[in-house]
Amino acid sequence: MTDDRFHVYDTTLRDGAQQEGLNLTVADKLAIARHLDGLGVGFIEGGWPGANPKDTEFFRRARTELDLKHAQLAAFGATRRAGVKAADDPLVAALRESGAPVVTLVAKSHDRHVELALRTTLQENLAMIRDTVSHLRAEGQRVFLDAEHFFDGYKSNPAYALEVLRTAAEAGASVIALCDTNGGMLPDELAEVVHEAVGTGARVGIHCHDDTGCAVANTLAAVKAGATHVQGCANGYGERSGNANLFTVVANLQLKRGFDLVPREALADMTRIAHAITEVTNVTPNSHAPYVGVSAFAHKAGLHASAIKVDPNLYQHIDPAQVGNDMRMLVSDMAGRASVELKGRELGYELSPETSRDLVDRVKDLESRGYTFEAADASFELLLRDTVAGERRRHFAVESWRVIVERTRGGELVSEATVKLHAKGERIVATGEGNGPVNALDRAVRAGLERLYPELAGVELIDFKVRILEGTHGTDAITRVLITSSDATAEWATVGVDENIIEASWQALEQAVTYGLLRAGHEAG
Ligand SMILES: CC(=O)SCCNC(=O)CCNC(=O)[C@H](O)C(C)(C)COP(=O)(O)OP(=O)(O)OC[C@H]1O[C@@H](n2cnc3c(N)ncnc32)[C@H](O)[C@@H]1OP(=O)(O)O
Ligand SMILES: CC(=O)C(=O)O
Repeated sequence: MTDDRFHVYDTTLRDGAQQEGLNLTVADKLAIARHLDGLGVGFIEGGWPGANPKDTEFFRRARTELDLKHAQLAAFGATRRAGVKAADDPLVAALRESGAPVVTLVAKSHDRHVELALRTTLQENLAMIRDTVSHLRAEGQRVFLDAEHFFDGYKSNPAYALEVLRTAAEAGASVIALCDTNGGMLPDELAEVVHEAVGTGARVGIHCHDDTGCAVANTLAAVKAGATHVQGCANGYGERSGNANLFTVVANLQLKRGFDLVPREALADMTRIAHAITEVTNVTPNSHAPYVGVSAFAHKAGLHASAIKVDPNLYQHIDPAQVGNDMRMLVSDMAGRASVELKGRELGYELSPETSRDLVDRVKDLESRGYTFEAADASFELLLRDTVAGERRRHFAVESWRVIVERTRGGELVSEATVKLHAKGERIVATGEGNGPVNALDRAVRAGLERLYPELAGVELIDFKVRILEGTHGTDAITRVLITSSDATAEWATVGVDENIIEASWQALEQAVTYGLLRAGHEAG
């Protein structure tokens, strides 16, 4: 159990699930809850039982299927409807019956919302809060209150917004989370309001949306102003522009402000957890996410690399290992000698200054012709090996290749490729059929080489990207092809560039196979 003096409260399964395009099954929710518990958050808001069958089911299954080590489950729901008793409101009953030790009630704190959206009086809204909190407290549940639109409400009628807060606290709510529901606040003005709220003596929490791009900054400002409960979502999921990214909030508070929120080993697993959650949500991870993005510690500029060579801290705000991430060097036309030296070291090669200079020149020349090495790690490694060896080394030589694309009478498009290769002293002629020219070429190469290199059976082409690049100096447009391949344990990317899309694809394919053979332990001749 985490320290009750400061709460890390996750709302991915409720507010995060309000993100456009996110649709979680009960099994997904259970899986995400386990990941969040692994991170060591204090509370996991599981959804709104009674509002939809899935959320009700989540709480039912959680009782037997979740064995949470750190977190407590919170059930989210609204205060009773106007004019009914809390005990008689079916949605309040669902909260009671959820079995969750904590209930988080959303309540109106903006006078206009009470009058226009709830269509009731300010006094009745206070009664709805008082009754629902005290009813659930009497039933043995701990109650937090999400004061919806608190900041906008405070601007409209500060006395009423603060009255909501006091009413909830007096009725037994142990935390009043001030919500920037429309996400329009900026840190300085938000901090002033939080300060006023803290002055009432109630325990204050913060719940921010990212509509101004300030959700994390606002959360930190609120903590500085006295909030002791932070809400947010994994990977910043949430309605519209999302909620405060809980991973960023936790890392900032723990690593920059000295809070002891989650176990150090769990923080060092945060990058993995963030990505594991994207696997469940099926949302492409944001590679530029602070702390946990794949690019969060990736360095492209040559000048950065030259300083990093002396001391990585010169261009990094923390050691990436603290959040389970890694430093990476990107090699591109912005690289200098230090970039390729460090990249070489990352790949297991110690490069001499001359080789580094030579490699930088080759990279810059090739990138000026449309190649991109930061997106094609395997092509860079092959280039590096060739530069070190002083010659182009491959496992097979290409005599020729040919592809025919045929539209059959039935309207089906079939591609057929023939490759003529030389490998291990043999001349090989092989054919392959596929649903497209690259697929056919891939099959033909494998058909030709698999007898000599059986490991190729385990190499797969998993992604193929084409980009047409503008021609320069009056030349025609050129095509860049990026191929991603994989074997049982890794993925790698290769690049080809030519005016002809099939030639560009062939270059990327040939390198993909070569790299796969190197990974399988075959040295190139
Ligand atoms: C800021 C936030 O993100 S809060 C979380 C919002 N999340 C959701 O809305 C997702 C889940 N919601 C739902 O499934 C549905 O909206 C339900 C089940 C809660 C309610 O559905 P319905 O009964 O069909 O009502 P509907 O959604 O049209 O309107 C909401 C009702 O709740 C009332 N209401 C809104 N906020 C509150 C509140 N804090 N306390 C009490 N009642 C409230 C509204 O006045 C409205 O009442 P009405 O039926 O008398 O008009
Ligand atoms: C409660 C909530 O999610 C909000 O006010 O944003």
